[in-house]
Amino acid sequence: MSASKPFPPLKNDLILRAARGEKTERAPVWVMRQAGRYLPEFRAERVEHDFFKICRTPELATKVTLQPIDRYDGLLDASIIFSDILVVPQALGMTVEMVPGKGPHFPEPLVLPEDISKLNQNVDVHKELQYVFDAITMTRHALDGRVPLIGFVGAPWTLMAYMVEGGGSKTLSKAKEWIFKHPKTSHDLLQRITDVCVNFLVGQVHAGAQMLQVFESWGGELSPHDFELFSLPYLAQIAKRVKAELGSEAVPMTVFAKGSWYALEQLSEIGYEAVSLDWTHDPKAAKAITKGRVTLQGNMDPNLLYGGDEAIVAAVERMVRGFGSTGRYIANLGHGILPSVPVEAMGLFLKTVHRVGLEVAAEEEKANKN
Ligand SMILES: Cc1c2[nH]c(c1CCC(=O)O)Cc1[nH]c(c(CCC(=O)O)c1C)Cc1[nH]c(c(CCC(=O)O)c1C)Cc1[nH]c(c(CCC(=O)O)c1C)C2
Repeated sequence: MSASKPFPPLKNDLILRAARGEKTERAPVWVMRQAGRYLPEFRAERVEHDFFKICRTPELATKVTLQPIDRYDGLLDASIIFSDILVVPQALGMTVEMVPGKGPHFPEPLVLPEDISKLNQNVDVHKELQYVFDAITMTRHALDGRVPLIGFVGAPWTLMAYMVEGGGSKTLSKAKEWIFKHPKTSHDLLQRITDVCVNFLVGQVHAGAQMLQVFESWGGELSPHDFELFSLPYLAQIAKRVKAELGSEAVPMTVFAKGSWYALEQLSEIGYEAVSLDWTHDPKAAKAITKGRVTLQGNMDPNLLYGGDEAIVAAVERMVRGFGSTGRYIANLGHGILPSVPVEAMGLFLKTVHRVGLEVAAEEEKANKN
């Protein structure tokens, strides 16, 4: 697979325009984890294939990435490549298994500071992660320009947390012991992860990704002080270096630091075009803090998709009216869609974003004329 064959022309660039701060006819919408376990067609693939086999087989990753685009035909304004944030620890030499019903498991997590010497040095992303690049190139062709394709990475602190905890954790006590007891080694580790993330993101754009998102899913576990030390500098470095390396090929970048509401102003000043918000933010307050510097993305509580039709419609109304529909806004959930959400609830969410988005756009245009 090569990226040299020209990609089909893009028919819907709403999300790219929203991210660049251009006016849009309505707010674009996509959903974090839109390909995945809530879709019966995804569960059918998982009966046949191991999770990382899907990630590593471009044909399967392409098929699964397209599942929500086909099911919700015309309702999604972006696709996100099917992969996982934990492919970066794998590239660093760690074994990661996906245990059905439990989530990721590292049989040999980093325990002692000296364990970081076991990690691969100078990771060649084209050797370790070429399968992601191939999946991106294949998916971009298969999308046939219907919507842009988003590439992503996990942020360094979140990846470090998994590598030290050995999987998900309620307290992150092991990862926190590292940053508090071994700050220097922790910074060394965060820097090594950052270097891989930068090369990986640049490679994803060369392979065909049209937008990038950095997931700091465990950001909110850190105090504002520790976020400033152990997360923010690496998030800033990623944006700066990826843009510098891509030059004129640079694409819009989004940062999502879940739970780090206290850092919103800082997150809007470190070089990302968009900041993704969880549901603990009030839309108007978030707009006031960021003053139009960035595009805001989000932020309905994913659990509202269990709340029934009326609750979903009311929440979308509040969200889109709060953020506005035609400038610097991308509709999404405040975190990934949950595995047991009914497919109809997702459909209603998307349709309602479109309907309310168009209504609000018409109202905004009328108000601007007056
Ligand atoms: C962007 C993405 C991710 N995972 C997957 C995707 C691609 C699919 C898509 O979004 O459409 C597939 C993706 N990744 C996974 C699944 C389910 C695996 C299965 O089928 O068994 C899917 C569809 C597995 C996975 N992978 C991970 C978890 C969470 C475990 C925990 O709570 O600690 C889990 C359960 C780690 C992970 N993975 C990801 C994050 C960041 C986003 C977030 O905060 O939700 C994180 C933290 C990112």
